[in-house]
Amino acid sequence: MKRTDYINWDEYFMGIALLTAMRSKDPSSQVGACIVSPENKILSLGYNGMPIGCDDDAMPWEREGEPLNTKYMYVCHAELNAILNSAHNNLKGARVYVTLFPCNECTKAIIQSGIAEVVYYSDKYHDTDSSVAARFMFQKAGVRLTPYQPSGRKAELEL
Ligand SMILES: O=c1ccn([C@H]2C[C@H](O)[C@@H](COP(=O)(O)O)O2)c(=O)[nH]1
Ligand SMILES: [Zn+2]
Repeated sequence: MKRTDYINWDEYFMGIALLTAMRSKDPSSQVGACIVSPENKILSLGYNGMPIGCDDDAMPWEREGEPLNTKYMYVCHAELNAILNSAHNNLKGARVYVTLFPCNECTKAIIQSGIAEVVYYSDKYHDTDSSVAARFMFQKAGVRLTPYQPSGRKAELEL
């Protein structure tokens, strides 16, 4: 008889997004994104990091200070990286699993790429202007927003 306690698709793809986030060098928020086709095939992955060629050790990771000395000017967001990494895939009708609700800039890229659903984990910036604008755009564009329901199942990795 087959085993029945296997993880479902949402656990699987959010788990991969969480694992992908672990590649991030950002000291405060590590973000992962996993784009999946309607047939449940993984199309692309991304995490927040500095642009290619920009040495992580030479870039600022601060949140505060003179704007040019903060990470915000430079870091490429997880969702944008995932979309750019998927250059050869058609994202129309895809879902994106994100560990953090997308900012307004990633929202534009998600909408333009044809992604139809966002499954998100943390929504810690829910009340910021960026999140308000993001929800406004998603709603106008008809992109479905689905909060991830944690199953409570723990995954243990020995790496
Ligand atoms: O849509 C988003 C929003 C943010 N990120 C990244 C960008 C930064 O590296 C962190 C946020 O840092 P805080 O210190 O929490 O402000 O998250 C992203 O990848 N996607
Ligand atoms: Zn973003």
